[in-house]
Amino acid sequence: MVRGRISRLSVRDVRFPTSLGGHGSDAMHMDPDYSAAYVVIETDAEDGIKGCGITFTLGKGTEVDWSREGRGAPGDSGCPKCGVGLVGQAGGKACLEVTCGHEKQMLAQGYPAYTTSCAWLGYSDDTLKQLCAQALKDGWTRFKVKVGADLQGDVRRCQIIRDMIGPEKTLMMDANQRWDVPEAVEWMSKLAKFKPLWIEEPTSPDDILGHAAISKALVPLGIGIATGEQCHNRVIFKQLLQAKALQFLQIDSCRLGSVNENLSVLLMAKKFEIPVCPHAGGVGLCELVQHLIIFDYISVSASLKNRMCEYVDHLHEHFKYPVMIQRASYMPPKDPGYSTEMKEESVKKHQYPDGEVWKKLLAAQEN
Ligand SMILES: C[C@H](O)[C@@H](O)CC(=O)C(=O)O
Ligand SMILES: [Mg+2]
Repeated sequence: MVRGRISRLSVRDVRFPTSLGGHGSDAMHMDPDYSAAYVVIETDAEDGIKGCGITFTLGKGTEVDWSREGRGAPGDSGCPKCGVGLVGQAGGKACLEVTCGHEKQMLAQGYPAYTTSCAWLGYSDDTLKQLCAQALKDGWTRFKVKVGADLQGDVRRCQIIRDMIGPEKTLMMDANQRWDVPEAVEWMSKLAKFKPLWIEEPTSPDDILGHAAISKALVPLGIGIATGEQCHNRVIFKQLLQAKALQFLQIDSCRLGSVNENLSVLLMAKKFEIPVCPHAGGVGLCELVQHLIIFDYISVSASLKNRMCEYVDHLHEHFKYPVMIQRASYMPPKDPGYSTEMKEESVKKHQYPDGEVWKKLLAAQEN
């Protein structure tokens, strides 16, 4: 049934100066400006149906420095491996409508989340403490800390956070690909005393056998391997699963080629009985991935064991249908579509280089 034709397509380079506050910083990206190529496809259909797509990039906007392709150098916030996944948002039914037991449970309690927002690598110890205290007050029970740049610093920060959250709450660590295989094993053996549930991206995301070797060495220490935020297709995930290279699988809604590719990974994870704990944050990733993980629970895994979805407390105000977090859980979205649409005012302000925000920042840099 044809309802209309494509009448207009726009692609905009939208950037947020997150580097100014050290938000999003890790062992490989010291100063990321969270950014996105934002695409809107409009139609002439009577109901005004349109599609919105986001490609989140990790680094300085949509600039890709191909000369640093590969693992990139630490501190380089260019994005060597941007995911190019477009996701549409059109009118239609909200994700959850009919009611079954698991849906009722989601609607009442939401999907469990963990926070990465307290412990970006560029935060001072004081900021870490202050944000961690607030997160505990807000009811968070699962925390992720960035590691991998400097062992002494990691020990200090992990000690602070473990002391604050106590022995029972869950701690995860994320090295953002910083190490080679022996380094990952050695480094994590030193951090094992802080009882992390997982070490995320201990090495290059393409090194499947490397992940398997790290997993073999660390699982006996009680540390699982989590990876996937940089995996761009189901074949890589298939091999990671076959090689027993991960204990926690992290889909990324924009890295994989949209919904279908994500769904095939959810199904494989179910077959291999590996929990899916999605990567989120960035620009709109929480908004998108909540749909996938709630679907996973209701229709695929039917389990919450060892499962949780990442939450990062930034940039939601720029979305027309922002995520709703209650009691450290994602509450199911009730609006139609994939929650991709950004507020026009935000896009205008943050468009690079001529949006209001960037005009000011670039002028200040020149002076
Ligand atoms: C550069 C990004 O902020 C990265 O650190 C995010 C990430 O690895 C995560 O949230 O996990
Ligand atoms: Mg990560």
